[in-house]
Amino acid sequence: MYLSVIGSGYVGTTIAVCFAELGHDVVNVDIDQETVETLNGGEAPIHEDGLADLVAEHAGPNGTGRLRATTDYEAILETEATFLCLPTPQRDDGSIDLSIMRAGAASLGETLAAKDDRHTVIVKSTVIPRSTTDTIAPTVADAAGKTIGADLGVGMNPEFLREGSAVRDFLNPDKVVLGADDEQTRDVMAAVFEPLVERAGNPAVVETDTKTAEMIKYANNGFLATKISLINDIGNVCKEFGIDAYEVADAIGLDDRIGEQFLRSGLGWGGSCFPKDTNAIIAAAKAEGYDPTMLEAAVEVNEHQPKRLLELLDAHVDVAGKRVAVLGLAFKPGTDDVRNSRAVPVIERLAARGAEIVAYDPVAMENMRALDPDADIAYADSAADALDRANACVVVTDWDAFATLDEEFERMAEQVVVDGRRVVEPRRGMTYEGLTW
Ligand SMILES: NC(=O)c1ccc[n+]([C@@H]2O[C@H](COP(=O)([O-])OP(=O)(O)OC[C@H]3O[C@@H](n4cnc5c(N)ncnc54)[C@H](O)[C@@H]3O)[C@@H](O)[C@H]2O)c1
Ligand SMILES: O=c1ccn([C@@H]2O[C@H](COP(=O)(O)OP(=O)(O)O[C@H]3O[C@H](CO)[C@@H](O)[C@H](O)[C@H]3O)[C@@H](O)[C@H]2O)c(=O)[nH]1
Repeated sequence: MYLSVIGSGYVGTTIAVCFAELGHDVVNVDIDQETVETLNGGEAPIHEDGLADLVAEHAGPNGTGRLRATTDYEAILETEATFLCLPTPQRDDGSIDLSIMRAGAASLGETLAAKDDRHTVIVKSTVIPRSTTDTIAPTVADAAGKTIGADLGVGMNPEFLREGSAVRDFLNPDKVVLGADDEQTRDVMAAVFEPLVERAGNPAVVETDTKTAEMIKYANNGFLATKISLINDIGNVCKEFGIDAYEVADAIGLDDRIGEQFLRSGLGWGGSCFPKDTNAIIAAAKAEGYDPTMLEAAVEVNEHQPKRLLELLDAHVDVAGKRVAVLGLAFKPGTDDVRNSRAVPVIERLAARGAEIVAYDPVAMENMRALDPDADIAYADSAADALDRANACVVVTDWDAFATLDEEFERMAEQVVVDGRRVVEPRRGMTYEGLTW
């Protein structure tokens, strides 16, 4: 099939190149000229394991030609179906901001006005229930002068990939959710995903309506975020009793009903999804008149964890005027994404205490500098350089490289380490505090 993907960020780029890998022809449309040029040069615009190789294979001068990028929406006219992979950020009150989706949907509709054949639009972005039927579909249809159902199909297909393992996750899904409110749209969506389902060994395909598909995404993220907050709550209790929360988590994870994944307690969840999606579904539920107590508690516990980390640090060092090494800036290992990273509240709290902050991350320093160019952070060339002469170290991201640090700690003025991710190996001469162990 010939597909178009609007938005070439973490999701759009990943799905576009993976669809090319699965044999579809794909055109990626993005308003960012630099992103488009990077892709057409055969390079990945973001850091994601395995992505660069796939982009080089399918885009650029030496690629198969199955993937190209453009800033021109007209390219959509030749395609059968379009995925909308645009950001759905949160407003100040936590609710979803659909303005970028509306803008993209309007541009798509204006373009589709010139198309005679039926076109299928698939919402990939995470959107609050009823956004597809009440906002996105009518925006496309009005701009195109078309009728939904007859000459325009609009479906919803939530994405469950994780950053850091995006390509692997997309190509090996636990489930594929196809949300559509008419059979023709569902058939097109099924045809798009047929090669993926076949290659991935027939994962469950959940066929449902668009608003249920939208809710499945929030339920999935809300459940996982709450699971982490629950193990953090339990972990904080463990710490009070001098019990290792990881030993407890390993044991309870053996119960199939609990499961071993997402039981790593520590600094909590960050990233571009859990915080905004949890806030968005809470705001939407409240707007409908329901207070989602568990989800609100999950957010509260999550906000508390950086505070606890600093309290543990305070017990060992008064950091005012002292050099503090921050190891890790990315919201999780394997990505250069710093959106809503737990590094942000940790650094804010260190700065409020008057600490001299020296940070190191293997890939995310440039993004952190761009996120807050005025922040008083010195960036080190290596973890060892960050530790050099430091009076304390806080560990924010569980990069594997931090697990092998050893003699590097001897360069510290005082070997005080507060580990938010259980990654550092404690050594003789080190004062080591784990957040929940
Ligand atoms: N990042 C993830 O891991 C992940 C996983 C699942 C779902 N999601 C959801 O997917 C959606 C996209 O997230 P993302 O992380 O890929 O976003 P992103 O910010 O990485 O990428 C968005 C892209 O859209 C482009 N863009 C903005 N306006 C445009 C327009 N009018 N026309 C064309 N392009 C435009 C931007 O230039 C950017 O390249 C969000 O709803 C998010 O919640 C994200
Ligand atoms: O046991 C754990 C697992 C994760 N985290 C933290 O949780 C956050 C999110 O991690 P992860 O879920 O691995 O990455 P994301 O890329 O944010 O992926 C989540 O958000 C995506 C966007 O919606 C979804 O598609 C994915 O299914 C969902 O896992 C990170 O800060 C992790 O450090 C923990 O603290 N403990």
